[in-house]
Amino acid sequence: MSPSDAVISTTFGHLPALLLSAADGAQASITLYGAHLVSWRGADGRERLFCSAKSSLDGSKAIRGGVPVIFPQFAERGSGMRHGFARVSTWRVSESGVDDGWAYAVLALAPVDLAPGHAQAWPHGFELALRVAIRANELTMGLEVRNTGAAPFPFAAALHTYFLVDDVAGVRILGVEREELAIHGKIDRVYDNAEPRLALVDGDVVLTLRQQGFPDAVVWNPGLEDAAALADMADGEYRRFVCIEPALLHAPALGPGQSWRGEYHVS
Ligand SMILES: O=P(O)(O)OC[C@H]1O[C@@H](O)[C@H](O)[C@@H](O)[C@@H]1O
Repeated sequence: MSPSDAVISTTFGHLPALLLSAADGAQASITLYGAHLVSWRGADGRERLFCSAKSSLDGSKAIRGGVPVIFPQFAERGSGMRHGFARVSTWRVSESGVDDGWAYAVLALAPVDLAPGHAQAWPHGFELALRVAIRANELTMGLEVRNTGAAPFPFAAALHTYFLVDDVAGVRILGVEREELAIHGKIDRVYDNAEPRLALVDGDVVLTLRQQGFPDAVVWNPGLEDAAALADMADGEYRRFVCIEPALLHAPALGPGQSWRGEYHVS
């Protein structure tokens, strides 16, 4: 494969997207809407991410699945929009290519890219860069937040990863609690100062999750009842994923000229 085939422009649903292909067969799709990684297949051909069959894929609503980028607010912890505007804004591609066998792309977001209402509601000078890279059966995501304005701003960030599983009732998460965590029904837990290395065990598939710069972690699944209230989730789909999210929930304000960086590595 020539390096120019490693990253091509395509569509996912109705959304402009990038298709990353590493020479070893690993593939990933990222929509510009949200800089949203919606699909990741390792070189073994196995899809690792859940994406709801009922998700809007037209830019009218955040995508239900994949890896929503959460910024500048987590959930309803603040007066701004739930989970922030990054997942509902259209990012720019700033770089892409191949590096040491990794197919990668960097997407960027700044106030100029925001819908006027979002820019007015959060009037800060900032630049976000999300780097997604795949090779073999590994994924690396790096999120950088830079303050380009004249005043400090507070923020939260997370990579709200929906892992595709066989049945959520059968998975085990290692590292978040003293005992291994099994999921029985709805779960929505925040772990402040989480272990930087977790494992997701789904039958004989084990994923190792490593986070750096993100001190916290969140585990979420809506369970049967809450899933029924989600218009963008089909019947029974809640069984097919668990969200394990590296997060930064209590950051000190970022001063002018300062930047923060978090990394997530899944293998
Ligand atoms: O429906 P949304 O906005 O994508 O949020 C999904 C879930 O995201 C999780 O990160 C939160 O901890 C949950 O409280 C929330 O329900």
